[in-house]
Amino acid sequence: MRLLGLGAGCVAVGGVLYQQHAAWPWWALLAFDGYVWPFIAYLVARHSRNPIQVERRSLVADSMAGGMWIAVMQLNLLPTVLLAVMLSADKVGVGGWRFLARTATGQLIAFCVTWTLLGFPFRPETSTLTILFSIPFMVLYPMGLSTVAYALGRKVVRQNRELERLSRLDALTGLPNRRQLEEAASTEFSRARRTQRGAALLVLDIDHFKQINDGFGHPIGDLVLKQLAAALQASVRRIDTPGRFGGDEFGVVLTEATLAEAADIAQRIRENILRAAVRFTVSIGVAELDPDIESVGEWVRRADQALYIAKREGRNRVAHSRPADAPVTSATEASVG
Ligand SMILES: Nc1nc2c(ncn2[C@@H]2O[C@H](COP(=O)(O)OP(=O)(O)OP(=O)(O)O)[C@@H](O)[C@H]2O)c(=O)[nH]1
Repeated sequence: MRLLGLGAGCVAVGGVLYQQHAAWPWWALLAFDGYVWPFIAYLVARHSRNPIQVERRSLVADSMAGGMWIAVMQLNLLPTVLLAVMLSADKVGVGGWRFLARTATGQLIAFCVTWTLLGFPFRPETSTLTILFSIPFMVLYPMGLSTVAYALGRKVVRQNRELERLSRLDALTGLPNRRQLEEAASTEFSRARRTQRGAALLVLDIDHFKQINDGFGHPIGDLVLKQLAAALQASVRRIDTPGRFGGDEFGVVLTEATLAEAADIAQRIRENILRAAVRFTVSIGVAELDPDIESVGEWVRRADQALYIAKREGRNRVAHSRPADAPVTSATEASVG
């Protein structure tokens, strides 16, 4: 962007220098500013430990050079306004109005010093030739700035989407986290109520997980959590949502599932866990979405109560919740493994 801005800007300044029959040192300085300085600034920033700070300093230098050229052009109206506006627009884009205040101050100082040294020359008339020489700057730089702004905007949108996706995943297992699991349960609750088709919720907890952690160490505990996540993914259907509530507690939202289907899936989970490299077992609470359940919270509570029954009755089993007249009844499966 610097090469485009300064390069095109120097064409505009060159138009004025040409009409002033400027001496060669001015031309050399202009060529340096427009076509050599952008590469130096780029290389210095690239090899610096703090490229952002270096780049900000370079932007101040750009503005100061702009102030100097405005004085050299004897305030020729069109290129003066163009330089002042373009060198302000990109600063606001980079660092806001505060940064503009800093660069504009540098620009003003450079202008005042140069203008004083040159004896306050003032020839604001802009010839047709100067207008022609200013056209590349008027067209190319704003187009370049808008292209960069658009690309940055797209990047921010992409990064926000990625952050949003990551904020819904559990970092260790890659499964949906509590937030997404609860949202899935909520969506399924509404869908099942609307369509009158069934749904079920599984809540799983690893048995004596604390002992696994204490006995084999946290990394093995983490491995067990990942193996459980893999077993869940291998056991459920594509329409179901497995996730991690937190700690060693997981859940699965089962779409359009009867109690029998939910029990089958729970059984499959336990069988898949047996294939894991590290031996462990889980207790599972199953809650079908009965007509008397009035909220998602109540649905989750029912599954939790069933899980509690499974734990109480010896762990390594599945327990089902029952409708309101018999709140929770154990309906345990025979132990596997
Ligand atoms: N390795 C590992 N451990 C965790 C993580 N999150 C929670 N824990 C541990 O998980 C254990 C949870 O234990 P509890 O659920 O209280 O009890 P438990 O030993 O599983 O016993 P029961 O559930 O009654 O069978 C605690 O020791 C936590 O420190 C994790 O991300 N990684």
